[in-house]
Amino acid sequence: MRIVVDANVPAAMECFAPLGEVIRVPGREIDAATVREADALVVRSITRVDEALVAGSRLRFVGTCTIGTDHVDRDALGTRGIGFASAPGCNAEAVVDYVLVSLATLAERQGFRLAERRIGVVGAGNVGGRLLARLEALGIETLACDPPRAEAEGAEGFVELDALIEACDVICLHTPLVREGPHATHHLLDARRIDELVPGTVVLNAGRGDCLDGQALRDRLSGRGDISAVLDVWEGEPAIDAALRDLAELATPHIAGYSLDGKLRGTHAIYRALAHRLGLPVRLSLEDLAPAPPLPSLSLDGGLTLEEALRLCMRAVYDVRRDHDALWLHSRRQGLAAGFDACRAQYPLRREFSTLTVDLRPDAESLAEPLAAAGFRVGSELQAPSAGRPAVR
Ligand SMILES: NC(=O)C1=CN([C@@H]2O[C@H](COP(=O)(O)OP(=O)(O)OC[C@H]3O[C@@H](n4cnc5c(N)ncnc54)[C@H](O)[C@@H]3O)[C@@H](O)[C@H]2O)C=CC1
Ligand SMILES: O=C(O)C(=O)[C@H](O)COP(=O)(O)O
Repeated sequence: MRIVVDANVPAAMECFAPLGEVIRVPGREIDAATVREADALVVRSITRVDEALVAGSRLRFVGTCTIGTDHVDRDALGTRGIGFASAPGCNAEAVVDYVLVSLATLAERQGFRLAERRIGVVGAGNVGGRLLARLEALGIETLACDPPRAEAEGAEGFVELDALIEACDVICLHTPLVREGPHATHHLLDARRIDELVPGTVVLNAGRGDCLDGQALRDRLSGRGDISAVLDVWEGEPAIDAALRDLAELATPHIAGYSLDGKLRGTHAIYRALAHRLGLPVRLSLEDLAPAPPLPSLSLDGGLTLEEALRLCMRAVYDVRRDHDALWLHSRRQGLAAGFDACRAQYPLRREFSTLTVDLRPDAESLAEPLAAAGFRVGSELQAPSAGRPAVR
């Protein structure tokens, strides 16, 4: 059993070596010659898996350790009887962390309170649904647009896209890329909708670059300049539009889902699927793969405002400004496309908010609910005094 695995898949040897011979190849270099002698292929989103790739091979299984599947031609696999698996929801928590810290950063820079903004979420699936839950738990007003869900479950709780755009201060795109059909998402935010955005609107795209008309957004930002953009995904990755990157308040290289936790969930889901396909036992658990977090806990007293406490805890785990700066730095050193890919290939360790326990001193207990709502574990020093530091009563 020969298994070709994208070099950017963490824990690949631990998971796949017990199942066969593992050959690691950078995702953009996986081609027909690479997979010709392979029985299984494990990719991430940058490898286009289509008829041209699989035609001359003996592949029996393709797995993508990602949520998105728009890079895989499933019909081509089905026709050849090649099994397929993806990893739904694997890095959804990481994307939500990314959105929260990005919006908190923008609020600080632009001097507004997030709690006073209405946030519209387009695509209320694993990512959007979790985002809505965390925002609502934080007391932030939200609207959701998801026509496929509205059709299946009833319209209550959902609004049309144009109504959302008109009513919201922040618009977060979390749709898959779907090119055809009644709910196609290619250029869902098209030139007309971008032109109609209310001045002051923040547009955040962490779905797929093609869900938004990048040229129209660039024109609006460079022309009227009265809206803001937070962009993690781009048309034409990795050769992105440098002018749009420069106009975005936060520009990151498709890393919203890049927590170690999310990547490991993706690897583990495909390991399970392949083992199942081969009739082999699943001996490794997800817990076996994840190391202890480098910052397991921190302690807060009551001296901070809620916004300050949230920002501090978020940035202690993940500071999105690091990734914005890294894109600049790598692009300047290596050029646009190579720099974009280098940021992703050399991505530093990032954990999810849920790996941090925030211990609250008695005078900070009012922070417990909002910190838990944002996704942190909350401990109380009153309930569980730490050794050598007695709780104050
Ligand atoms: N930036 C990043 O690093 C990441 C990006 N993604 C992208 O985010 C997408 C969404 O992820 P999940 O929420 O996990 O997927 P999901 O499949 O759980 O949810 C997608 C939701 O979008 C809805 N939807 C489909 N067409 C729509 C339309 N025309 N208008 C509004 N809603 C529509 C679906 O009904 C569904 O509820 C992925 O397909 C992927 O492309 C996912 C993970 C990381
Ligand atoms: O899961 C998805 O869908 C994503 O967008 C991935 O997080 C993107 O990561 P790569 O597959 O491009 O490494």
